[in-house]
Amino acid sequence: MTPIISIRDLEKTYSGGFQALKSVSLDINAGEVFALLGPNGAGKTTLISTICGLVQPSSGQVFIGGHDNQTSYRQARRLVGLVPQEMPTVQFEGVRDLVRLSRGLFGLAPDEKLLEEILKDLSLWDKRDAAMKELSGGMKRRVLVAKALIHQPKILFLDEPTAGVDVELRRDMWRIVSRLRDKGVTIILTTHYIEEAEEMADRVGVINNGELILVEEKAALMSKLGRKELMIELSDTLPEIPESLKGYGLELGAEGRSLRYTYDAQGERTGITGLLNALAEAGLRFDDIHTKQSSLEEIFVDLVRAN
Ligand SMILES: Nc1ncnc2c1ncn2[C@@H]1O[C@H](COP(=O)(O)OP(=O)(O)OP(=O)(O)O)[C@@H](O)[C@H]1O
Repeated sequence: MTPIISIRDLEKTYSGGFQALKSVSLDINAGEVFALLGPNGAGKTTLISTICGLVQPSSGQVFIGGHDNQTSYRQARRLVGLVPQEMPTVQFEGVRDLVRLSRGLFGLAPDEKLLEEILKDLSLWDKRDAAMKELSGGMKRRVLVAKALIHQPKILFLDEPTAGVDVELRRDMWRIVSRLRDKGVTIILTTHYIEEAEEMADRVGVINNGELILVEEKAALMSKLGRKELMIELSDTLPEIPESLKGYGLELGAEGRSLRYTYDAQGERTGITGLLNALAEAGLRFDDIHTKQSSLEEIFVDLVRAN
């Protein structure tokens, strides 16, 4: 399948000399939901702003639907809707007028039926004549989504769509994204929230210090998430792992007082029963056992720390 977005060796050094993107290459497939995860300042906004053509790269290329976003900016931009992080600063304009205007910016004829459909879809219809200053933060965010969708883009970028919103709006946003995905819109979102990536994404990319350090199917990440640890606190010091237990991949803890067994929590067999029998046969006694699940959060933190 030809990717709908193709990013090649993208680099960005800001005028002050700070390098915010380091040789980022990535393909996005049509119809997928791609979540870009990364800590503050990792380069998420820079990356999506560069893809959308709002920030000029220092080097590298971006193709959107086959159009180079620098040499064929208008054709490339036409395919893209962007929901920015910042809230709109306009105060007095009405919701419907603002959204209508966004379509006009692409040189497209007004489409009142579509406008109504989008406002209804986003639960903004009742507020269609309200001025922006009358809206709650959550409602303003919906207006941003409406503005990004009114020229019927094939690709939607959402920059931190749920930062600072309440749980209810977060769930609503997730529903909105899922409906758009059903309509075949490709979605790229940036987020701090691992939970959000878990909920929505088909694939996850992790960016840190301007480098894309991992791109993986969510399912594969989830199976990593499924790794669990069983900690066995031994009653007596164990100088080394006995021969009969070598097949279990155990790690001996500090001072030989604990054993760590890692297993796949989503696998059919955990091997725990066999291990406990083998421990008994080897004459090992233990004071306590407990399990610990490595979360995607931990995987993410480890990844970021290691890079
Ligand atoms: N216009 C600019 N001039 C100079 N440096 C910039 C500019 N914009 C961003 N940066 C720097 O580039 C780095 C990446 O910023 P960016 O906004 O892309 O990160 P982010 O991952 O989106 O972070 P956040 O989650 O906090 O929004 C940061 O260190 C930031 O200070």
